[in-house]
Amino acid sequence: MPIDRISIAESSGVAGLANLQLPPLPEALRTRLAECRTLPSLPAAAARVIAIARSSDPCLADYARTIEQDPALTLRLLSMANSASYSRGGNAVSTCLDGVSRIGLDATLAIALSFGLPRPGAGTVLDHEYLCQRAIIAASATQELAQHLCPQEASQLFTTALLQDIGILAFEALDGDAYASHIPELRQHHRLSEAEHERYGCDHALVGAWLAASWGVPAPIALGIIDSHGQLADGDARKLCLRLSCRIADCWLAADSASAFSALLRQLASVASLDIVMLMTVMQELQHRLPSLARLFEITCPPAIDSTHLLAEAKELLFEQNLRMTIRLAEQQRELEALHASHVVLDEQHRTDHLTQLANRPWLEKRLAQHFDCARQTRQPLSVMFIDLDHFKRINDRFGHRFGDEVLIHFAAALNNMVRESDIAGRYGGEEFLVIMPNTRRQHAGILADRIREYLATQPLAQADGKPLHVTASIGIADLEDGEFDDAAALVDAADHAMYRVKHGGRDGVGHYEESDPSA
Ligand SMILES: Nc1nc2c(ncn2[C@@H]2O[C@H](COP(=O)(O)OP(=O)(O)OP(=O)(O)O)[C@@H](O)[C@H]2O)c(=O)[nH]1
Repeated sequence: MPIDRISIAESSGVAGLANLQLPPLPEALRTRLAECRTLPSLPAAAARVIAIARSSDPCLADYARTIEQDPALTLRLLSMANSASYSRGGNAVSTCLDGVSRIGLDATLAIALSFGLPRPGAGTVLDHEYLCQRAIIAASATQELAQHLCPQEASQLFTTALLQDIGILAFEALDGDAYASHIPELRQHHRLSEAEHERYGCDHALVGAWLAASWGVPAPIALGIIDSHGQLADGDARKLCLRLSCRIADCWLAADSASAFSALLRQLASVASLDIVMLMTVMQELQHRLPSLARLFEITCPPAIDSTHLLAEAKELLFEQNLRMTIRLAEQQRELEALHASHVVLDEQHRTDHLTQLANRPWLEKRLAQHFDCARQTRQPLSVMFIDLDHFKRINDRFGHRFGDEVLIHFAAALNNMVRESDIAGRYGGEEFLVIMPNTRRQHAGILADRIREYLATQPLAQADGKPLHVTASIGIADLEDGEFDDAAALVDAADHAMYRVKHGGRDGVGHYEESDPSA
């Protein structure tokens, strides 16, 4: 809806008020409301209290002096200050100044504005007692809810909820019987807006905001009145408190309040920021406060609700909620485990050579870098072994690439069986393998190299043309103590270099890196 600027000062005659942004009223309705002489109004003292509230530096004494001039306002202020909610067992107050300082500025403003509430009496078309009860229940409910969800807003929300239906009084003043006969029964509040929109082009929430603005109420209160209708949803705690408080009031005053509350509780199960225990606390507090509020506003106290029924319903809902939560938790746990399992598989694939299932080159390099740094820092030994199968090209050429693959797979499995648990054997590339041997000096690395050669000499890696196929290997070893190695790659280069010396020396042997080697 587009936002229009309504000059409150202009419509209310209260000087010095800032412009307030409200959605526009339909033109025809606006003209009629401006001309209506019977709209709800406030006593002069109440209007002055609002003016003080809007001043830049309101003080308690100003409030007290203004209220003192109006006996009805004074009486209501002192009753509120001496009510159980505010006195908390303290002495009774008897002056306006003490009353204002006890209940605070927000509650004093609420008292002043309460004079604009519907008053039961002759000549009214609508059930004002019902409207007033609804306003008081909603105001207390929103204040209690706010104590849990947005405590700093509690007082202002009380006033907002108190005034949320003054638009209905404006429509009544404007159209009397015609309004009453057009709208559904007042107790079906959720259907009122629709009927009002149909007849006037807007509902009582907007008209109420307009009227409150014309009294000069602070902007958040006027804007809050517009918010009072709408969906219950998480997010804006202010709106949630206001909207829920109207529904609580409707349930409270319903013919079968227990069933109405049960339906509301079920509806609320999907609003995450409300838990049922908190709601039950709010309801209990409300039950406790309503009699004194009814006395204060001089209306018949709303009936007490059937809390036994409500508690039973709440317990059942709690049980259902817990059950749903347990099921959801179990589902999430399963999803997490599946995710973990697929992560493990991916991780495994990420580090494994797909042909031989040994560590692949990137993983070998990563682990060697870690071992290299660690060995340097802790001054522990570290050796690497470079293994290159001899004349592998001949095997491929003679028996085919797939046969060559089988040979590589066989050798990899054998190598993996021969290394220690703490060693890492991997495929460096093609027919080249690397073994990282933490905590191992060159002599012990040499023992493994001899074992590998012995295995290759005695165990054929395949059967070719019905005959065992033996393969030999050239092996180079480098020990961290063999030289000044800048990094892990330099250590691998050294082992590679030692291996090449074996190749050049006729293959099928083991060589150790020598820093003094002129070809190094
Ligand atoms: N079957 C198979 N062969 C591979 C694989 N990777 C590399 N090779 C082969 O390994 C052979 C390596 O050949 P060369 O680098 O000439 O070495 P070589 O024949 O082993 O000779 P020397 O190393 O000098 O003893 C090539 O024929 C490559 O095709 C593989 O994954 N599977």
